[in-house]
Amino acid sequence: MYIVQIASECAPVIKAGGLGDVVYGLSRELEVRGNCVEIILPMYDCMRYDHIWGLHEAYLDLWVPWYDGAINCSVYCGWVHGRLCFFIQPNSQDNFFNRGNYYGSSDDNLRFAFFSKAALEFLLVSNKRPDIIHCHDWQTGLVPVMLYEIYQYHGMSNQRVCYTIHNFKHQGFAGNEVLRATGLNQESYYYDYDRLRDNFNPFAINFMKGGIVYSNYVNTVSPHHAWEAHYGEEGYGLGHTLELHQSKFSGILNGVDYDVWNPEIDKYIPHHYNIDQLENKAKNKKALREKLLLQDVDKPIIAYIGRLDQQKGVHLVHHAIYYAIHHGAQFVLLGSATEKAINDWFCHEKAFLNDHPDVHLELGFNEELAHLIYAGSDMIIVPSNYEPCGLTQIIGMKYGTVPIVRGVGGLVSTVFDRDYDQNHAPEKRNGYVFYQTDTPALESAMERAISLWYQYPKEFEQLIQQGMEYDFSWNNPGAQYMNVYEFIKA
Ligand SMILES: Nc1ncnc2c1ncn2[C@@H]1O[C@H](COP(=O)(O)OP(=O)(O)O[C@H]2O[C@H](CO)[C@@H](O)[C@H](O)[C@H]2O)[C@@H](O)[C@H]1O
Repeated sequence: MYIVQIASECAPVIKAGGLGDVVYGLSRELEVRGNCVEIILPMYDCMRYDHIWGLHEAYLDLWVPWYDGAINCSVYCGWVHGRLCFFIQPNSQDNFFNRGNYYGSSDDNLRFAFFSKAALEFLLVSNKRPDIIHCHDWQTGLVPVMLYEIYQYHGMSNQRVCYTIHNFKHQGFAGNEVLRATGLNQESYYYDYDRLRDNFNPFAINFMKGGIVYSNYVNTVSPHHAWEAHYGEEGYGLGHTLELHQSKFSGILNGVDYDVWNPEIDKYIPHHYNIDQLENKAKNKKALREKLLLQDVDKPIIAYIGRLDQQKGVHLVHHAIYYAIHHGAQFVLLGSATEKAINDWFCHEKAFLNDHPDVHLELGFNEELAHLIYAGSDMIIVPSNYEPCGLTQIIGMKYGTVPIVRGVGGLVSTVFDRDYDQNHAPEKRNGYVFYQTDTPALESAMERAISLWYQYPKEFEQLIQQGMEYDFSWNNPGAQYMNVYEFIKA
């Protein structure tokens, strides 16, 4: 099958979070299964050019209709660790992708509406006719809309769209200027409740809603989160739309690319190890302490890696730092915040704890350091308010780092409490789970994990191994996406 992914991220060249991991990992799996896969991305000024091989201009003079005129674009092409990627660079004064960061501009809706239009225009004029177009998140929600309403009449009537939602909170809202800019026009048609009109704001169109309405198949990234989004508040107002389109909606649990995230071959960690060789994990712990100037003592290291955002339960992350250092553990945090108040808060904490021998807070994005933290830590916390899938607990398990998570979304489907899980035999349990969003709930789980580490080291090692035994590779989800593609293919 010929599959084109259209997305705003692809790891490691463009990665703000888990979306990048999924676009890369899924694409590799699909190729391993014999499909032809291409990825279309924006050409950001701030992406990691050092991860692109053989970057060259692939299409000159792409003219993308925009308002009453057109914007000239260049399309570059190169390989990102074996994946063929096309990067769209608009040559206009809007500087859509030269902002020094991927997201966070006041015109993000126009930037990504343009990207979606440009990706389709590129497919059209370069005569690419994939069987499947796979889009991700709000940034590309307008792709199926424009494909159905415009491009199918220009010779793209056999293309089918799978739309994956990684985060319902960010939906992409705009006014009618986006309709004019993209050539959709016809305000009254698109402002219909059954099409793009936001379910709560009658004056806004909603990109993600468009993606749901117009795609041939829609999924989010775990079955449990699909249920939460459909029936609970985690759909952020799109529950009714999912209800109307339930026959084409499901949850497919993410995988993790074990060529990238694997302590046996990881090029960013000094000592390789596997389930039978855990003594080398201890050497990575030592290396992590040396790198982050933590004192070398007999204590467990608890880590947090992720965006610092309300979604991630930042108040509990903050509480975990102090709980850890007051209960005989060390704490390492690697995170970045886009929201100023949260950034200021953690900068303040960093300054306050700077000389503490048992804490290191690293604010910013650092892919290489993330690998060493997964390898060198004993436990990883994921106290999210909501979590569509969550990759850090899955990566943690592969590196023998025991997850302590809140029981929501994909965390429910991947982490099974050592002491209380009712559905898995003791030898299948792999971490600690708590449910409430208050601090005693978090503390109870951390307390159990830290006590086991101190009092029953053999049993803690057993728990590590039980987590490492799980297979969360792309193999199973890859098969599920193939089924979806076969199902919707023209
Ligand atoms: N400061 C930093 N430095 C280095 N690396 C960092 C980092 N912060 C995060 N990362 C890395 O980014 C990834 C984050 O994965 P998450 O599952 O937390 O994704 P996120 O919430 O962004 O995405 C959404 O999409 C993903 C994919 O579908 C879902 O799993 C998730 O639930 C949903 O919220 C991991 O690979 C992690 O190591």
